[in-house]
Amino acid sequence: MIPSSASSSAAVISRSRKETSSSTFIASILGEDGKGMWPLRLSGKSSISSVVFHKLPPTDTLFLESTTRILKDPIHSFMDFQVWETPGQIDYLDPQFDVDAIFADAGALIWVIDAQDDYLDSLNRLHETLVAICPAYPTVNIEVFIHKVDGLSDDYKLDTQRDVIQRTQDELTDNGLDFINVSYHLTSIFDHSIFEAFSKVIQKLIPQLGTLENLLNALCANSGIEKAFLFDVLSKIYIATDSSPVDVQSYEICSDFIDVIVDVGEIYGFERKPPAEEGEGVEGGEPAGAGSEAELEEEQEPEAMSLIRLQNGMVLYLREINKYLALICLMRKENIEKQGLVEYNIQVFQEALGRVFALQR
Ligand SMILES: Nc1nc2c(ncn2[C@@H]2O[C@H](COP(=O)(O)OP(=O)(O)OP(=O)(O)O)[C@@H](O)[C@H]2O)c(=O)[nH]1
Repeated sequence: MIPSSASSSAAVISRSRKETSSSTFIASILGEDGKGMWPLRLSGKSSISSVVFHKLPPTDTLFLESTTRILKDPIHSFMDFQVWETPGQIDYLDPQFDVDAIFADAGALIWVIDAQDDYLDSLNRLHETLVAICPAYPTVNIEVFIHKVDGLSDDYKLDTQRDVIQRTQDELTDNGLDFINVSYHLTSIFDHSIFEAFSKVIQKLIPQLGTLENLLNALCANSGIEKAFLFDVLSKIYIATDSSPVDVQSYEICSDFIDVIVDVGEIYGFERKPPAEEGEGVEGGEPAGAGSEAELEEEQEPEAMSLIRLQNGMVLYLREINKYLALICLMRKENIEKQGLVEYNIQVFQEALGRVFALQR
């Protein structure tokens, strides 16, 4: 990369990783509606999955049907993974139940708690699950979504989060399991929080995350970029960012930018190759990941770029990296004056990224 300062001043889930040609991660989404509870308590699992991975408008989640069996949702993206949704009436802690079938290949367990409801039953169920599952599956990341916080005041949100953390840590300590690392996220499908939380969950499952961050740091340092995000275009999950702190506003504006680009692209863009058939190769165990040389070349072909000057003197710059990923950078407007240099550096970044993912295939 060429430094910009060269001239003047200056973007569910059980054993975690399958060693297959393209890695498969399974994200299990479990709700508070646990053992024997009927009717199901609607914590929001299907809504999360539909909004994040299928672009369902949040208001349409009102009409989602109750889940009655384990749903396996294969996601074909920069890396293939599966999201498994586990309904409440399945007692997965029953000794007869094949727990291994759920947790043996899982990378993360997402536990969804409805913060607008009385959550103590849900917490007890979570604690039972952690005590039963974690010692046998130590590689599964435990992620707790304190969900539906849109209806709560800021104080109440934080109090709820504190309470959930305190009770969970006490329970783990009492059972001699305080080495287990549990992450907590305040989420709602009505704002960006659910995408941000999912970004953090998925990032932990990407083996190349450190390399991606280093590449983004180098890009930012050499191109006068204040903040850079590498987004999965269709889910709006960011799979990596540089190591400067993420401020919510920057993330939100970048996420909105993706929406605009995807919507305009869908209406006026050229026709892309359809993604692999839903479920293809997954039920049989082998994921349907991209892998052929031709496919790799096609994925690496740059297709879109867009630049918006913001009122506050910053510039938002988007560059499509391949058919799954887009780089979005925030930079001062004087730094984009050397646009050729920025584009050159992004091209170097793109080539490096292609090599990083090619190594994984
Ligand atoms: N206010 C609010 N409501 C939400 C949110 N997420 C989901 N909901 C609502 O919660 C209700 C239940 O959502 P579902 O996604 O069906 O819940 P579920 O956990 O999948 O339920 P089962 O499939 O029956 O296990 C729906 O009416 C959603 O609109 C949220 O972030 N905020």
